[in-house]
Amino acid sequence: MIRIFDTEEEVANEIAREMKEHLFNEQHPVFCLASGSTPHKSYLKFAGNPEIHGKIKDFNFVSLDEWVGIDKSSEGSCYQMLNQDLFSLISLDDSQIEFFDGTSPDLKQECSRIDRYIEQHPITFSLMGVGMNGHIGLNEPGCPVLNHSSVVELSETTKTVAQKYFNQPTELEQGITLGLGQVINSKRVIVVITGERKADIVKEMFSNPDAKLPAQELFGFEHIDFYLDAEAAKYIDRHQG
Ligand SMILES: O=C1O[C@H](COP(=O)(O)O)[C@@H](O)[C@H](O)[C@H]1O
Repeated sequence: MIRIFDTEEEVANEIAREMKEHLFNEQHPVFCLASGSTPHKSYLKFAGNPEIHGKIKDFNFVSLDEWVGIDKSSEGSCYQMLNQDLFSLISLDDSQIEFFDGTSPDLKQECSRIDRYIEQHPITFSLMGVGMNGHIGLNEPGCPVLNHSSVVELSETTKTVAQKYFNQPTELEQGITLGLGQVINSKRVIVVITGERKADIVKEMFSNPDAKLPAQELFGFEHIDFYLDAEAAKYIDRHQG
């Protein structure tokens, strides 16, 4: 289902509400949450709700993606973005966080480690952003739907757009990411897209079924919803989906 909200604020309110509801209602909640600019407000709203704090001991987190070669302490690492927007605000203990190490000398082993964690702790709530080229996590256009993590070559678009996360020009070549199949297998998935800068890719996603965009692989599932604000949805028919 596609839900179009008037403002980004409304999208964030709804996501924060659903995250809270999930934390309270799910027996073993395992969250897989995207980093990046889009979910920033949702995390602040979730973390700012005093009601959740007694339940944070039940919150488990598994990583969606990370830049290969970038240390978790670096400003633009996926870990650091989430740490600033969420982990530190809810005082999540390290033992509750299973995150890709993009600096590992053995990235294959790193993929297996996260895959094993997910086999033992299935993801119950995924929140995905969509890249300017329609990527999900770091699964780039044309990628296969994998049920395991992998190391991928980044597209030129991703390398360029990602510079916004770093405070100095940063060479990025590869990413380590969950497979689309692992995201699809989550119990509940919300894909969030906001802002006018995403309007063109949103149009492509919903009007060109042959575009081979990773985000399109998430179409047609009962448990996967797309939440858009009016700016991102400006070229699509409000009544579709
Ligand atoms: O590179 C990435 O981009 C997407 C979208 O980022 P945003 O800054 O436009 O929200 C993000 O969801 C993904 O996790 C990340 O790897």
